[in-house]
Amino acid sequence: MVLKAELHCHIEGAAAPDLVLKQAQKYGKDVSAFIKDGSFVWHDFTSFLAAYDGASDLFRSEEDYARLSEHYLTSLARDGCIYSEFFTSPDHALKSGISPAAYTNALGEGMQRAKAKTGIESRMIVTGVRHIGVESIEASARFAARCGHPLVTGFGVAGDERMGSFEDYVRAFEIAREAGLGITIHAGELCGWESVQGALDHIRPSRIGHGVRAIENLDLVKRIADEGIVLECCPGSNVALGVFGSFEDHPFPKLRDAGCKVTLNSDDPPYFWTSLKREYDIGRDNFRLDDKALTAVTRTAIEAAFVDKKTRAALLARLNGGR
Ligand SMILES: Nc1ncnc2[nH]cnc12
Ligand SMILES: [Zn+2]
Repeated sequence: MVLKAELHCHIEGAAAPDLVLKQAQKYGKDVSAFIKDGSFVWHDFTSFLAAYDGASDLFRSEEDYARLSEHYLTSLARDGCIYSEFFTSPDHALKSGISPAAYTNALGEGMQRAKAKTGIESRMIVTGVRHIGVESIEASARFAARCGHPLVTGFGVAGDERMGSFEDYVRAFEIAREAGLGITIHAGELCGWESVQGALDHIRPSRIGHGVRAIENLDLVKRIADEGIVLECCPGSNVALGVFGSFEDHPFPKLRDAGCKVTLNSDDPPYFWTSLKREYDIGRDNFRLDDKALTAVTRTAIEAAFVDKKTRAALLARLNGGR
């Protein structure tokens, strides 16, 4: 089995419908607006976010969150994943009535349980959410910078890219950078190549969440390759959301051929009827990557991971040893 690593998954978006249904029963809530016949239902990015927020509201206690990260990471490990970074959201925690610190500690507890069972290594990237606003993004950055949790190693911004502008987020990212956190930001998913350029110019991340619409400007593609920016590509998400009409239209192979550092990720797996395993299958079946090329994708992810030197060396040794 090809060993895998993931850099881009939103932990609330990793909750499978059957787990969300159990949570709904636990809290006596009706989820028929966004789960039908055991599957999430939505029809565009806005309704996807509404379903995502509705499901997120059903994770309320520390044990709910510990179970969520434990389940997700255990399922990843079963599919040959040795490293996972997932996005956390203090705003979603607050909305569910739990403090960001208790939420982060609980997710960390689930990460430790999963590691004890399977050996999977993992880290958290705290995110702010664009459609909630710049103040909350700065509050998330301040939380990330001072929380002191050893498994929080990055900061990012997600949410509706059509709202807000990169200039507004500079201060939040400076807070995170000064605290020594890795930096990634969503861009070039719903919005075009200009958004990727704006992210690079204003935020100076080492990685871009998605970034795939950079393909609309070949000078920008060259810049991404020259500067070694890593793209957290999520083809299943992009095709489900209609960013590209089909995998044949997806720019992953072109970006890779142009020398960009590309990785494969699941984003919000059950919402897009995907998994990290399926993303690697798409790599094999649609992008014609053989085992060696898929292993190189994993190596790119580990090289770009927000981990200390020792952990990176151990992960690379594991990858090179094929175990
Ligand atoms: N695909 C996505 N894009 C932006 N923000 C998100 N939050 C959860 N999933 C997201
Ligand atoms: Zn995302």
